[in-house]
Amino acid sequence: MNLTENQIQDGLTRLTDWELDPAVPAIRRTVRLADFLAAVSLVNEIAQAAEQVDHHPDIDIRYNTLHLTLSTHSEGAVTEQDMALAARIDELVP
Ligand SMILES: C[C@H](O)[C@H](O)[C@H]1CNC2=NC(N)=NC(=O)C2=N1
Repeated sequence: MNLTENQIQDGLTRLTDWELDPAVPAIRRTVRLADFLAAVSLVNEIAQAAEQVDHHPDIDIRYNTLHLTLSTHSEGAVTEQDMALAARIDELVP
């Protein structure tokens, strides 16, 4: 289900460090790890979680920093699937 901006903002209060980019729309979080290998390791864990639910974040790796963006591409919207995967990613961040 496509979420309204109010529904997204409400959901963000239950997540860690995610913010809404209303222009896309998408939610995004930046995660800094110890080094590049730690960043890649987290990407691998996120990839496993994404495959389990067949829903996939956009991931940008810059040395030890991940920029994670979640939207439902088929809808051009933020959905419950994005909020659920964000919550799962929050559990994986060390
Ligand atoms: C066929 C498959 O279910 C779709 O292509 C899925 C895969 N993962 C996806 N991930 C995201 N973020 N948005 C999608 O629309 C999407 N579609």
